[in-house]
Amino acid sequence: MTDRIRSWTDTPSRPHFTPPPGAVDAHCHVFGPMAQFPFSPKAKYLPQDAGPEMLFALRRHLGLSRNVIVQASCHGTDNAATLHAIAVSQGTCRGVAVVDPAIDDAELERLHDGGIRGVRFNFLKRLVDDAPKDRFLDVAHRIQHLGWHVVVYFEADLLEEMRAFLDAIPTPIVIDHMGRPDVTQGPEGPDMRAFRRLLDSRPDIWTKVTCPDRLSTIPGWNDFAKAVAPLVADYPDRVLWGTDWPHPNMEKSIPDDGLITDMIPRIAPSTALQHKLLVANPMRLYWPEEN
Ligand SMILES: O=C(O)/C=C(\CC(=O)C(=O)O)C(=O)O
Repeated sequence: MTDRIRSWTDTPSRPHFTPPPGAVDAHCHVFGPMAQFPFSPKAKYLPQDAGPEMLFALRRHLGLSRNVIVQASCHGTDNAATLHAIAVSQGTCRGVAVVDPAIDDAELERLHDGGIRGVRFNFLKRLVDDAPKDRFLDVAHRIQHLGWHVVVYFEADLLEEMRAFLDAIPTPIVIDHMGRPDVTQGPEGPDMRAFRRLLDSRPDIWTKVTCPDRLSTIPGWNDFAKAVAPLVADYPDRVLWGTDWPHPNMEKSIPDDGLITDMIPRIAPSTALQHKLLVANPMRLYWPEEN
């Protein structure tokens, strides 16, 4: 039996930062439980169970109120584990699904009824086998009437190649982890400049200012804070934050969710920016009926 990886800590530190009431973890996942929700045969990693009760315990520990659960690649296009976590969350979770482009409209409606508000197109070759852009664009057109958006995950070296695809998406777009810029280049580096050109190309492109643990290699993640804070300052109404718990594939350098949470005031230093990042922006996108 392949060893199942564990990429999270059971003992995260208590953050010094206190999130505002209603704060949303807008990028996290659930893994299984595998006995009830088997992983995809195409999964590139096989994690231990990290189910909704663990996610909600972390949320309480960090002082957060809601979650947006993003379908993890290890579950492929079977969104059952994500839907289950939403179903047992008493309305405090919404989700982003990964779908087979052949999905029919009735199934899309079922996902919407189950709390899904977007689809994710993952272009990381280490996570998925293929990413058919033409079929993804068909899905993007078919979810418009649901009021959904598209979440896109790619690495910085793919950004220019992605531009035509992104320009063709008819819905709002959320870019995962800023397209993974090289934060050592700083806020004015080529990666951040290219990413800003993308954000400037359309008013409905958002980004998650997430994953200091993935993007920085220095203790304390100061390069991440330095590179990202100006982005939050310049695009305050189009940024989202999340823990990325249970941190897929980070088993060799498991991050402390308390320190990840304490990155918030370092990239959003005012209470006004923190409220936009943690409450107003995610609520507008995932719970529009409450605005
Ligand atoms: O592995 C990464 O670079 C980032 C991931 C993993 C992921 O997206 C997935 O497994 O679906 C994340 O955002 O959690």
